[in-house]
Amino acid sequence: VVGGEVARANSWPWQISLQYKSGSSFHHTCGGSLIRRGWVMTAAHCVDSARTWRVVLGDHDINRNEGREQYMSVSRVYVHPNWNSNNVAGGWDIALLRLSSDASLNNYVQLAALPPNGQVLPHNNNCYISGWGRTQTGGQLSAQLKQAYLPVVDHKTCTSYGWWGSTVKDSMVCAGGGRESGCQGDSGGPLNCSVNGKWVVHGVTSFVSSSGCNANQRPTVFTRVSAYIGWMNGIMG
Ligand SMILES: CC(C)C[C@H](NC(=O)C(F)(F)F)C(=O)N[C@@H](C)C(=O)Nc1ccc(C(F)(F)F)cc1
Repeated sequence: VVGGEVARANSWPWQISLQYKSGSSFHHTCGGSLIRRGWVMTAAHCVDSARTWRVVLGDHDINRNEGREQYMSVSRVYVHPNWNSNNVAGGWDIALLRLSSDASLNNYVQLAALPPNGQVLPHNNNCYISGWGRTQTGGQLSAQLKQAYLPVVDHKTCTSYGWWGSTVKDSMVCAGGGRESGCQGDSGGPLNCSVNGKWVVHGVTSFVSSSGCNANQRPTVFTRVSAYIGWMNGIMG
Protein backbone atom coordinates (compact mmCIF):
# COMPACT_ATOMS: atom_id res chain seq x y z
CA VAL A 1 0.00 0.00 0.00
CA VAL A 2 1.45 3.36 -1.12
CA GLY A 3 0.39 6.18 1.23
CA GLY A 4 -2.27 5.65 3.84
CA GLU A 5 -1.28 4.51 7.32
CA VAL A 6 -0.59 1.46 9.48
CA ALA A 7 -3.97 -0.06 10.34
CA ARG A 8 -5.06 -0.51 13.95
CA ALA A 9 -4.20 -4.16 14.65
CA ASN A 10 -6.89 -6.62 13.52
CA SER A 11 -9.23 -3.84 12.37
CA TRP A 12 -9.72 -5.80 9.11
CA PRO A 13 -10.13 -9.22 10.79
CA TRP A 14 -10.91 -11.06 7.49
CA GLN A 15 -7.54 -9.98 6.00
CA ILE A 16 -5.16 -12.91 5.56
CA SER A 17 -1.53 -13.26 4.51
CA LEU A 18 -0.94 -15.90 1.81
CA GLN A 19 2.56 -17.30 2.20
CA TYR A 20 4.63 -19.84 0.27
CA LYS A 21 7.27 -22.21 1.62
CA SER A 22 10.86 -21.62 0.57
CA GLY A 23 13.40 -23.90 2.21
CA SER A 24 12.34 -24.13 5.82
CA SER A 25 10.55 -20.77 6.02
CA PHE A 26 7.42 -19.12 4.67
CA HIS A 27 7.26 -15.80 2.78
CA HIS A 28 4.32 -13.39 2.32
CA THR A 29 3.30 -13.11 -1.31
CA CYS A 30 -0.34 -11.98 -1.39
CA GLY A 31 -3.34 -10.94 0.63
CA GLY A 32 -6.74 -12.59 0.78
CA SER A 33 -10.05 -12.53 2.65
CA LEU A 34 -11.56 -15.18 4.93
CA ILE A 35 -15.09 -15.66 3.53
CA ARG A 36 -16.09 -18.88 5.36
CA ARG A 37 -14.38 -20.67 8.24
CA GLY A 38 -12.78 -23.04 5.72
CA TRP A 39 -12.47 -20.77 2.68
CA VAL A 40 -10.27 -17.85 1.57
CA MET A 41 -10.84 -15.61 -1.46
CA THR A 42 -7.73 -14.32 -3.26
CA ALA A 43 -6.49 -13.41 -6.74
CA ALA A 44 -5.86 -16.09 -9.35
CA HIS A 45 -2.51 -14.49 -10.26
CA CYS A 46 -1.35 -15.14 -6.68
CA VAL A 47 -1.58 -18.90 -7.10
CA ASP A 48 -0.37 -19.28 -10.69
CA SER A 49 2.66 -21.26 -9.54
CA ALA A 50 2.40 -24.62 -7.76
CA ARG A 51 3.78 -24.00 -4.31
CA THR A 52 3.30 -25.12 -0.70
CA TRP A 53 0.92 -22.50 0.65
CA ARG A 54 -0.12 -21.41 4.09
CA VAL A 55 -2.68 -18.86 5.18
CA VAL A 56 -2.08 -16.74 8.26
CA LEU A 57 -5.19 -15.43 10.03
CA GLY A 58 -5.25 -12.77 12.75
CA ASP A 59 -1.91 -11.28 11.73
CA HIS A 60 -0.68 -7.69 12.05
CA ASP A 61 3.12 -7.73 11.89
CA ILE A 62 4.02 -10.50 9.45
CA ASN A 63 7.59 -10.68 10.84
CA ARG A 64 6.61 -11.26 14.46
CA ASN A 65 4.59 -13.83 16.37
CA GLU A 66 2.14 -11.74 18.36
CA GLY A 67 0.06 -14.64 19.67
CA ARG A 68 -3.16 -13.95 17.75
CA GLU A 69 -2.15 -15.73 14.56
CA GLN A 70 -3.70 -18.92 13.25
CA TYR A 71 -1.54 -20.77 10.72
CA MET A 72 -3.64 -22.80 8.28
CA SER A 73 -2.52 -25.08 5.50
CA VAL A 74 -4.31 -25.13 2.15
CA SER A 75 -5.90 -28.40 1.01
CA ARG A 76 -7.04 -27.30 -2.46
CA VAL A 77 -6.77 -24.30 -4.82
CA TYR A 78 -9.69 -23.40 -7.12
CA VAL A 79 -8.61 -20.91 -9.82
CA HIS A 80 -11.40 -19.46 -11.96
CA PRO A 81 -11.53 -21.63 -15.11
CA ASN A 82 -11.47 -18.59 -17.42
CA TRP A 83 -8.35 -17.04 -15.81
CA ASN A 84 -5.51 -16.45 -18.30
CA SER A 85 -2.21 -15.69 -16.57
CA ASN A 86 -0.98 -13.97 -19.74
CA ASN A 87 -3.86 -11.51 -19.70
CA VAL A 88 -4.74 -9.87 -16.42
CA ALA A 89 -6.75 -7.31 -18.44
CA GLY A 90 -9.12 -10.12 -19.42
CA GLY A 91 -10.38 -10.32 -15.84
CA TRP A 92 -11.30 -13.56 -14.05
CA ASP A 93 -8.50 -12.80 -11.55
CA ILE A 94 -10.07 -14.68 -8.64
CA ALA A 95 -9.38 -17.94 -6.80
CA LEU A 96 -10.67 -19.80 -3.73
CA LEU A 97 -8.46 -21.64 -1.25
CA ARG A 98 -9.91 -24.54 0.75
CA LEU A 99 -8.27 -24.60 4.17
CA SER A 100 -7.32 -27.96 5.69
CA SER A 101 -9.27 -27.07 8.84
CA ASP A 102 -11.80 -24.45 9.89
CA ALA A 103 -10.65 -21.15 11.36
CA SER A 104 -11.62 -20.24 14.91
CA LEU A 105 -13.54 -16.95 14.83
CA ASN A 106 -12.77 -14.37 17.54
CA ASN A 107 -11.97 -10.64 17.94
CA TYR A 108 -8.97 -11.02 15.62
CA VAL A 109 -10.42 -13.40 13.01
CA GLN A 110 -13.83 -12.74 11.42
CA LEU A 111 -15.56 -13.53 8.14
CA ALA A 112 -15.76 -10.89 5.41
CA ALA A 113 -19.19 -9.74 4.28
CA LEU A 114 -19.64 -10.17 0.52
CA PRO A 115 -21.89 -8.01 -1.71
CA PRO A 116 -25.12 -9.18 -3.29
CA ASN A 117 -24.79 -10.59 -6.80
CA GLY A 118 -24.31 -7.83 -9.39
CA GLN A 119 -24.07 -4.86 -7.03
CA VAL A 120 -22.01 -1.96 -8.51
CA LEU A 121 -20.97 0.87 -6.17
CA PRO A 122 -21.34 4.57 -7.10
CA HIS A 123 -18.48 6.95 -7.90
CA ASN A 124 -16.58 8.04 -4.75
CA ASN A 125 -18.06 5.33 -2.53
CA ASN A 126 -15.97 5.17 0.67
CA CYS A 127 -13.50 2.26 0.46
CA TYR A 128 -10.17 1.28 1.99
CA ILE A 129 -7.53 -1.05 0.60
CA SER A 130 -5.57 -3.08 3.15
CA GLY A 131 -2.39 -5.10 2.74
CA TRP A 132 1.27 -5.78 3.48
CA GLY A 133 2.37 -4.86 -0.06
CA ARG A 134 5.19 -2.52 -1.07
CA THR A 135 4.93 0.94 0.48
CA GLN A 136 6.41 2.62 -2.63
CA THR A 137 6.87 1.58 -6.27
CA GLY A 138 9.88 -0.75 -6.22
CA GLY A 139 10.00 -0.51 -2.42
CA GLN A 140 9.77 -3.08 0.34
CA LEU A 141 6.81 -4.91 1.82
CA SER A 142 5.30 -3.40 4.97
CA ALA A 143 5.91 -5.45 8.13
CA GLN A 144 2.63 -4.19 9.58
CA LEU A 145 -0.75 -4.21 7.86
CA LYS A 146 -1.46 -0.88 6.16
CA GLN A 147 -4.65 0.72 4.85
CA ALA A 148 -5.34 3.59 2.48
CA TYR A 149 -8.54 5.45 1.61
CA LEU A 150 -9.33 4.60 -2.03
CA PRO A 151 -12.73 5.92 -3.11
CA VAL A 152 -14.45 4.13 -5.99
CA VAL A 153 -13.79 5.50 -9.50
CA ASP A 154 -16.84 4.64 -11.59
CA HIS A 155 -16.55 2.59 -14.77
CA LYS A 156 -17.37 5.56 -16.99
CA THR A 157 -14.34 7.46 -15.65
CA CYS A 158 -12.00 4.50 -15.22
CA THR A 159 -12.42 3.31 -18.81
CA SER A 160 -12.13 6.77 -20.35
CA TYR A 161 -9.23 8.14 -22.41
CA GLY A 162 -6.29 9.16 -20.21
CA TRP A 163 -7.40 6.63 -17.59
CA TRP A 164 -7.33 2.83 -18.06
CA GLY A 165 -9.43 2.80 -21.24
CA SER A 166 -10.46 -0.68 -22.44
CA THR A 167 -7.96 -2.42 -20.16
CA VAL A 168 -10.61 -2.28 -17.44
CA LYS A 169 -13.64 -4.55 -17.91
CA ASP A 170 -17.11 -4.47 -16.38
CA SER A 171 -16.10 -7.33 -14.05
CA MET A 172 -13.58 -5.00 -12.36
CA VAL A 173 -13.76 -2.15 -9.84
CA CYS A 174 -11.40 0.86 -9.89
CA ALA A 175 -10.50 2.82 -6.77
CA GLY A 176 -8.06 5.63 -5.94
CA GLY A 177 -6.07 7.09 -8.81
CA GLY A 178 -4.24 9.70 -6.77
CA ARG A 179 -1.18 9.46 -4.56
CA GLU A 180 -2.45 6.39 -2.68
CA SER A 181 -2.68 2.90 -4.20
CA GLY A 182 -2.15 -0.78 -3.86
CA CYS A 183 1.24 -2.20 -4.81
CA GLN A 184 2.92 -5.58 -5.31
CA GLY A 185 2.15 -7.82 -2.34
CA ASP A 186 -1.34 -6.38 -1.86
CA SER A 187 -2.66 -8.64 -4.64
CA GLY A 188 -5.57 -10.84 -3.63
CA GLY A 189 -6.42 -8.70 -0.63
CA PRO A 190 -9.69 -6.88 0.00
CA LEU A 191 -11.15 -3.58 -1.12
CA ASN A 192 -13.19 -2.84 2.02
CA CYS A 193 -16.18 -0.64 1.16
CA SER A 194 -18.67 1.02 3.49
CA VAL A 195 -22.23 0.19 2.38
CA ASN A 196 -25.15 1.21 4.63
CA GLY A 197 -22.71 1.55 7.55
CA LYS A 198 -21.20 -1.92 7.15
CA TRP A 199 -17.84 -3.00 5.70
CA VAL A 200 -18.29 -5.21 2.62
CA VAL A 201 -15.45 -6.69 0.54
CA HIS A 202 -16.28 -5.43 -2.98
CA GLY A 203 -12.88 -6.02 -4.60
CA VAL A 204 -9.97 -8.44 -4.82
CA THR A 205 -6.77 -6.48 -5.50
CA SER A 206 -5.72 -7.35 -9.05
CA PHE A 207 -3.43 -4.85 -10.80
CA VAL A 208 -1.79 -1.44 -10.90
CA SER A 209 0.08 0.32 -13.67
CA SER A 210 3.37 -1.26 -14.76
CA SER A 211 4.80 2.26 -14.80
CA GLY A 212 4.24 2.70 -11.05
CA CYS A 213 1.83 1.64 -8.33
CA ASN A 214 0.38 5.11 -7.74
CA ALA A 215 0.53 6.36 -11.32
CA ASN A 216 -1.79 9.30 -11.84
CA GLN A 217 -5.19 8.44 -13.34
CA ARG A 218 -4.35 4.72 -13.11
CA PRO A 219 -6.48 3.72 -10.13
CA THR A 220 -5.83 0.39 -8.48
CA VAL A 221 -7.93 -2.24 -10.27
CA PHE A 222 -9.84 -4.93 -8.37
CA THR A 223 -11.77 -8.01 -9.41
CA ARG A 224 -15.43 -7.07 -8.80
CA VAL A 225 -16.55 -9.63 -6.20
CA SER A 226 -20.28 -9.11 -6.95
CA ALA A 227 -19.67 -10.53 -10.46
CA TYR A 228 -18.45 -13.87 -9.03
CA ILE A 229 -20.94 -14.71 -6.27
CA GLY A 230 -22.52 -17.49 -8.33
CA TRP A 231 -19.21 -19.09 -9.19
CA MET A 232 -18.06 -18.96 -5.56
CA ASN A 233 -21.29 -20.46 -4.22
CA GLY A 234 -21.01 -23.22 -6.82
CA ILE A 235 -17.56 -24.13 -5.50
CA MET A 236 -18.18 -23.74 -1.76
CA GLY A 237 -21.63 -25.30 -1.72
C1 LIG B 1 1.37 -9.67 -11.69
C2 LIG B 1 0.39 -8.67 -12.28
C3 LIG B 1 -0.47 -9.32 -13.34
C4 LIG B 1 -0.51 -8.11 -11.15
C5 LIG B 1 0.24 -7.13 -10.25
N1 LIG B 1 -0.64 -6.73 -9.18
C6 LIG B 1 -0.24 -5.90 -8.22
O1 LIG B 1 0.89 -5.44 -8.18
C7 LIG B 1 -1.27 -5.51 -7.17
F1 LIG B 1 -0.78 -5.77 -5.97
F2 LIG B 1 -1.52 -4.21 -7.30
F3 LIG B 1 -2.41 -6.17 -7.33
C8 LIG B 1 0.61 -5.88 -11.06
O2 LIG B 1 -0.24 -5.06 -11.30
N2 LIG B 1 1.87 -5.78 -11.44
C9 LIG B 1 2.27 -4.66 -12.30
C10 LIG B 1 3.76 -4.46 -12.20
C11 LIG B 1 1.81 -5.01 -13.70
O3 LIG B 1 2.35 -5.90 -14.32
N3 LIG B 1 0.74 -4.30 -14.15
C12 LIG B 1 0.05 -4.50 -15.33
C13 LIG B 1 0.42 -5.46 -16.28
C14 LIG B 1 -0.35 -5.59 -17.47
C15 LIG B 1 -1.43 -4.76 -17.70
C16 LIG B 1 -2.24 -4.90 -18.94
F4 LIG B 1 -3.20 -5.78 -18.76
F5 LIG B 1 -2.80 -3.73 -19.27
F6 LIG B 1 -1.50 -5.31 -19.96
C17 LIG B 1 -1.79 -3.82 -16.75
C18 LIG B 1 -1.04 -3.69 -15.58
